Amino acid sequence: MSIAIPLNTTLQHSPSCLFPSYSLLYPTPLADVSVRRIRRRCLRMATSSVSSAQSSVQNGATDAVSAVGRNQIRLGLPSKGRMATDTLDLLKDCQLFVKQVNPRQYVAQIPQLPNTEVWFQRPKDIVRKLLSGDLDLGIVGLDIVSEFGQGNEDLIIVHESLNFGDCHLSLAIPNYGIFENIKSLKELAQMPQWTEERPLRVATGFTYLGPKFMKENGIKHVTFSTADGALEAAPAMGIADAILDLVSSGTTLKENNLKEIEGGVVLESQAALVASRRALTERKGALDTVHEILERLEAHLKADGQFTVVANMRGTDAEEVAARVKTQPSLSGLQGPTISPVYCKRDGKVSIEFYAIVICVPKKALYESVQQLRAVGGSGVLVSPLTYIFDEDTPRWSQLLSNLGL
Ligand SMILES: Nc1ncnc2c1ncn2[C@@H]1O[C@H](COP(=O)(O)OP(=O)(O)OP(=O)(O)O)[C@@H](O)[C@H]1O
Ligand SMILES: O=P(O)(O)OC[C@H]1O[C@H](OP(=O)(O)OP(=O)(O)O)[C@H](O)[C@@H]1O
Ligand SMILES: [Mg+2]
Repeated sequence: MSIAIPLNTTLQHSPSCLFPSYSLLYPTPLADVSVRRIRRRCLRMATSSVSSAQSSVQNGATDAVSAVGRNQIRLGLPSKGRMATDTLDLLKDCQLFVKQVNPRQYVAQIPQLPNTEVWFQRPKDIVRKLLSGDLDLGIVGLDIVSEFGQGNEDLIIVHESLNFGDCHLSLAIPNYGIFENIKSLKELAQMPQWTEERPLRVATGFTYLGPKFMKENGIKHVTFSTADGALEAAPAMGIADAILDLVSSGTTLKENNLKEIEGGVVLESQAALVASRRALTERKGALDTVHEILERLEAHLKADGQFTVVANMRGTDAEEVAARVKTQPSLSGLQGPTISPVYCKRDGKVSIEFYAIVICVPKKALYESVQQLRAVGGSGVLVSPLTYIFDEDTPRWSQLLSNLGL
């Protein structure tokens, strides 16, 4: 297997972090001469960054010097792209208001978290800076965490499903020509066309996950090229046979006559809250901050999928009403229904004829729940959105503590 990467693209990435990972994956077969030449250049660059301050190119901090001696906790948020606005909206929904003086200023504050600074960065730089110690927490897509984190144990995924930025990383091939009848990764791998001299050419921006996936799937004759965007054009341009890129609606693939194949999904992705293990264990206040952010996120995200439903029911007492409600599968709520007496005044006398039942219902099951309520005598059904559900504690918090050995 060889990995062909244009020199100019490679040099924009971190030479010191990109190539050692390939050599770890493929200790010997980096046969491609051009790759060896690029590697030598990268090594020279890395060396020159030590010897000459003027020509140094570094991928964030190379040591933890900048991480020492600051008291503020740093949260990295996407500076642009499709995740940027959704991230700010989610934080706003959690009552965390990011105060950015103007859109070109890359530092901001969250008044509700006075010990925390927000730094706006490109998603891949958020991951790099978490690893270098220049950021402590970040919100990015899981695809970027996997690609740029490369399994580094210092990265901890605190919340893996923030409910936006959903997409998957997938291998796609043309739906015409020699690929017309190919439907799976297995069939693609078995095509007689791919040889050592003429490998399957894959265009991807995921130059770590791509080769790793192919190796894990036993695909030997494959070569990779990279580009910064519009990868779907590569097969029609004759540059590649297949692409490995993010897919969400599938429109871009369809519009470029490409198709996904069975077994070709590398990973499912959505936005995640990520932290540096080192920061959580060593930086004062970081753990408290992540606890607060996590609690706010969980409370909001849990409530986001639910409605509060209130209905009146006739009954002799609360227990009898509860028993009737409990016969219906969708009416248990989060912890069983809350039932309270409704005090009515009739002929100058206060009496209880109705009971109010309050339950939380998943949004998807709303209509079904209303029908079940009516079936057991519910009337005057009121439905309102739920804003927060604060549980006693969050399972993710316990997981985090045990992950940190605390
Ligand atoms: N089509 C998509 N639908 C949903 N989420 C996506 C899609 N493409 C990417 N994402 C998610 O959004 C993140 C940011 O993608 P986006 O394309 O906005 O930024 P970028 O790739 O950093 O910028 P650029 O494409 O300009 O290089 C991705 O890492 C991924 O997690
Ligand atoms: O399945 P779809 O909904 O069509 O989305 C998939 C496309 O979205 C992303 O591209 P983006 O819009 O970021 O453009 P880019 O190629 O310039 O990065 C991704 O790289 C795909 O090309
Ligand atoms: Mg993009």
